[in-house]
Amino acid sequence: MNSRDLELMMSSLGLTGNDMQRMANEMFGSPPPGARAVRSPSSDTGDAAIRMFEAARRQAEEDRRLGPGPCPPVHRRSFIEHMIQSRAQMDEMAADDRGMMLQTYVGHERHSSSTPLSSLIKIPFSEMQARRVHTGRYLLCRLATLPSRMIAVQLCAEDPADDVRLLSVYNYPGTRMAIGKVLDTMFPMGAVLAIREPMMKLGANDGRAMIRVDSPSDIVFINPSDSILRGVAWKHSIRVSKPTPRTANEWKDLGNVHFKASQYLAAAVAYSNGLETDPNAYILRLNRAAAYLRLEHFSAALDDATAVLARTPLPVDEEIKARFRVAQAEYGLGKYEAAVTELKACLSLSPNLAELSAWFARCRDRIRESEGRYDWVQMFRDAQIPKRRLDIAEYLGPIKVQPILQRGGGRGVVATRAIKAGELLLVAKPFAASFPDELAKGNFVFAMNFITSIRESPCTSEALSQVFEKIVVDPALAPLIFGLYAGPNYPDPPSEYPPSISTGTRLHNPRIHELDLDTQRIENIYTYNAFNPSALEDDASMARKDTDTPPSALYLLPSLFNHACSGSATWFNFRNVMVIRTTKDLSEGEEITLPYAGGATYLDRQKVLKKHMKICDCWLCDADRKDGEAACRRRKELLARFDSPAPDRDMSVPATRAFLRDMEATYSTTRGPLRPASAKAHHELATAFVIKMQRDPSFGPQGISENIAALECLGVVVQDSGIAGSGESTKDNTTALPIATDIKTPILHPDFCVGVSLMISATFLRLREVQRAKNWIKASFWLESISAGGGWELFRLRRKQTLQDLSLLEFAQSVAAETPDIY
Ligand SMILES: C[S@@+](CC[C@H](N)C(=O)[O-])C[C@H]1O[C@@H](n2cnc3c(N)ncnc32)[C@H](O)[C@@H]1O
Repeated sequence: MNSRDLELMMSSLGLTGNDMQRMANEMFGSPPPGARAVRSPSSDTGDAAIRMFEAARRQAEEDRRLGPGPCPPVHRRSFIEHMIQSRAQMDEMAADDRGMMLQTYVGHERHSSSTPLSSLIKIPFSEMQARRVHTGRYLLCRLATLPSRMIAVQLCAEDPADDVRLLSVYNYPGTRMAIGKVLDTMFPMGAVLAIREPMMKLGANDGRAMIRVDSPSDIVFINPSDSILRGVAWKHSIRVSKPTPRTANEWKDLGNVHFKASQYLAAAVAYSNGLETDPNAYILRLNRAAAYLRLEHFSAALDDATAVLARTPLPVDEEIKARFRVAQAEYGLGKYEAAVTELKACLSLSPNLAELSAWFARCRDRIRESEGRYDWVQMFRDAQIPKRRLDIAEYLGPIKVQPILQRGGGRGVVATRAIKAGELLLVAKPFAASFPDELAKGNFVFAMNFITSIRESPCTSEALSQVFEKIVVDPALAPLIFGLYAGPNYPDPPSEYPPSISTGTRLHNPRIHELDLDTQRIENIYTYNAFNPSALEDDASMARKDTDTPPSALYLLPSLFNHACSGSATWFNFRNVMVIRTTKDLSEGEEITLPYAGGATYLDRQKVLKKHMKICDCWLCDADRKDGEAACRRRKELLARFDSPAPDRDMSVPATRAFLRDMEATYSTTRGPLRPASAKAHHELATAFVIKMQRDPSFGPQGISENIAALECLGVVVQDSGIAGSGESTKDNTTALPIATDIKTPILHPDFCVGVSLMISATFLRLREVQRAKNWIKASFWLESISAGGGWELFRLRRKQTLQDLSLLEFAQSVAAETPDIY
């Protein structure tokens, strides 16, 4: 049979070209949303990455073996010239809009100080040793040139004895990929800093001594009036090439320049500096609230706007601005009723304020959503728009966090009442997230993760830097992050989650660190909890998924779910928004699990899961292990057949029957009916029969039987496997579903089952068994409801291509109109 024949035959069911391939991938090959998206991206575990890990580990070993030692001297003038040149190069690259591919490390040994500056003793460069953390000491230094950066900010630090060294500052909020102007505000030339318990390293390539700062809270900016400077004299006077603002007004102007350029953190720093000059300059606080709103640091924005409102008298224009900012901050914090109250206050002050009605409407939508009522279709559409983050309210369903002792971190999520398969459990927004289309053009920072030995997606390091920024700006959020599991090298977090977080008005200056930031712990937390958001897709885009640069995000409550390969819940994303639904019926108190990894056998899944557990003890992995490693490898080889497009495969009945036989042979006789890979093989055979049906309709029933067998291999309980007759003889007469809807064990790959049901329906329709065709359409609706939810409109949007290919669109629409309660 040539491929043209094959295409002709497939058209008997309205299938074209590579539809079979796409449908097979959609329905059988690809794992469900939750499985396809793994908790931690595995962008590169290849040879090059492994060599880099080995080299870095060797270097660390060598440093440990050598121990502390003397530092080579630095020639002041040539070093300063070098730093000036670095900055010029950086500005040149920015002007040319040249991108950079950079590499950084995550999860290796980091140092951060937890000793207050007042308890530390000063140390000059001359006493510092290479490869050493100077515990109990602090370095007082002044910035002698303009800053530059690669990943870290590069500063030329001089101490009062006139010695200079490179200061390499990692993770400093607002500096990631920052332009020169921003760096100048964050680290102005001439600023005096104290570095708590500094670590001196030697550069791996040039052997140059440098102070490496990993934790932003190790840096303390020193005010000129600070007593720490008493008796300190600098040998050189610095000729500052860009004068620093002096008055609150000048700082405000600089802040406004950054604000207009969308450099909101630099703007907030400028306003903060101005407020230090004049704490009564409330306009700066009002402006800073606006900057924090843009950065989505809502409690900081709320504090600032509330503090402005507390001033009396306040000109009415400023009062409106402040109230509106309070309303927006309350909205951002999910306090929609409070936002409405503030909006009403704005309305009474300014009845004509145009923006207000849109904000009232937004609040109404969010209040509806927080009761679990979402416009899924709109969310699906919005999620297709590049760079669009969805603005929705979070929803907490019938779940709670509870101690689960056998799992790392000691907690898990359980049902607070009996729950039916498909019910909505949680809708969550990320604490931090990065998507490939949001990355600065041409700039990619890959993170080599020492915990997992994986080169992670650039989105990982981007989202991680957002976590640092958020905690620095609003330390009250820190317990939400430090309450997450940090891996086996850290003590278990408290059993309650979320912890209560303190509120209260604070002065949020992003350069004053109220909290000692344990960088290493945060990196561990990110590694053990982050997700790769996995978009709910339509059937056309499923086939052309780009997995090179997966997005990365940290969600809070979703991080509390433990893993099972066939989880009792599934998760997927509308871009930034994560939705979690059950895949089976749950009883009160039952633990709810999510799949952290997809893969055809335990061997594949284990690769992703190894950072989380030695072996996965779920029933699917247990069953795979009993089949044996050799059988699993063989299964994988057989599944690889689906990698070639359908017309290139032998789709004859004998060939697909042999394929099924071979696949079945990879399952031990004791395995039981759940055999996901056999589902694929049954479907291949079903497709072969459907192709033959073009010439001889008597092959149709065999196609249907094989597709039913495919569903059964995935845990669908088929109650009516009849091929002919009225199709009314199902147990459940109200919906006439041919499948059981009481689900004791999760259905594997429900997304895939939807497509199979549609194909069964199309085959029945071709056999003129209209009632049965209807019933199987309903089955596909129900299966979709436990996979994605969202009703007919979302079904139609997602499955449009398949429905068209199978000539089912109008038929399905009429069935949906008849049975609106199917979801
Ligand atoms: C994202 S956390 C899940 C919540 C965690 N149990 C807690 O208390 O915060 C992931 C960690 O939970 C543990 N875990 C989750 N599922 C597990 C499983 N099936 N078997 C063993 N450990 C599991 C592992 O230590 C894993 O790294």
